[in-house]
Amino acid sequence: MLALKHIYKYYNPGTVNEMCLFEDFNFTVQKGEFVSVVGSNGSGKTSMLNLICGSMEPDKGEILMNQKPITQVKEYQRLASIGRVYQNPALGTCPDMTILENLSMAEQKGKCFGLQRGTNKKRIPQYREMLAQLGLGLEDKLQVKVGVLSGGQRQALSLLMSVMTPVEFLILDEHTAALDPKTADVIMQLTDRIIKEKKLTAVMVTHNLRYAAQYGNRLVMMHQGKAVMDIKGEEKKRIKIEDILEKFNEISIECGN
Ligand SMILES: Nc1ncnc2c1ncn2[C@@H]1O[C@H](COP(=O)(O)OP(=O)(O)OP(=O)(O)O)[C@@H](O)[C@H]1O
Repeated sequence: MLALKHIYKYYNPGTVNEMCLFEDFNFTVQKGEFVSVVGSNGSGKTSMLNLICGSMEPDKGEILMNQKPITQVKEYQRLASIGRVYQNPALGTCPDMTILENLSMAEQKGKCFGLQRGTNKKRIPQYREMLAQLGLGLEDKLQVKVGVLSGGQRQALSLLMSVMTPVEFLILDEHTAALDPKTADVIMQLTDRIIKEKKLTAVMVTHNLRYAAQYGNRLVMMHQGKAVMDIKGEEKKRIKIEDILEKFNEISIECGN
């Protein structure tokens, strides 16, 4: 379970650009939920993910993980339980290192690095097997530098790396946005498979309404730092792209766009 309780967040406080994004914002994700988050530009989706992961502190309020307060827990400590994949396939992997080195590094997340060898050759057969499951031919490219991979290959690798350690939560920040439609579909199917197989609790920010309708068991729409729509269960199963669009239009009319 992840919870943001009575969150207040101001950007540029005390300046002419001061902006209150969250004012008494509450958001709880129950264990096993796969929440798709949609919303207008600047509605606070990424900021919400940053608060969960600890990349940003709230001005007021509390963040809980499995009922325990983590507001003061540093990002690197929280990431022991959280895997995160970003929009930019270049983030989340190291371009100058090979696939093998990247996988070895991901497996060491949260552990102390010493002067031991960077890669464990004994793990190569398992790495090959994991990569083969992606169906992108990466199992034969273990010695290839990640920087030369395509965006889709790199995003698939990022996804795999984000769940190599036993994480409980997966945070996806528009992770298919930079990919062509076919590759995005492949990554989305892979994401869904990983979430189900590993029984992860997931929050996925997306601008793709088809993915928001098709995947996950809960759908949240954000607008101006608030959740203006929150559906789950049977209602979520029945939701269509047109219904989400209709709500978007309602919001746009309300704020005069
Ligand atoms: N570091 C920052 N400093 C100042 N303002 C910020 C900062 N980060 C975000 N904001 C502002 O907060 C608001 C919410 O931004 P955020 O990136 O969370 O929105 P978003 O819903 O993810 O948007 P998008 O869909 O465009 O990615 C925006 O108005 C943005 O300009």
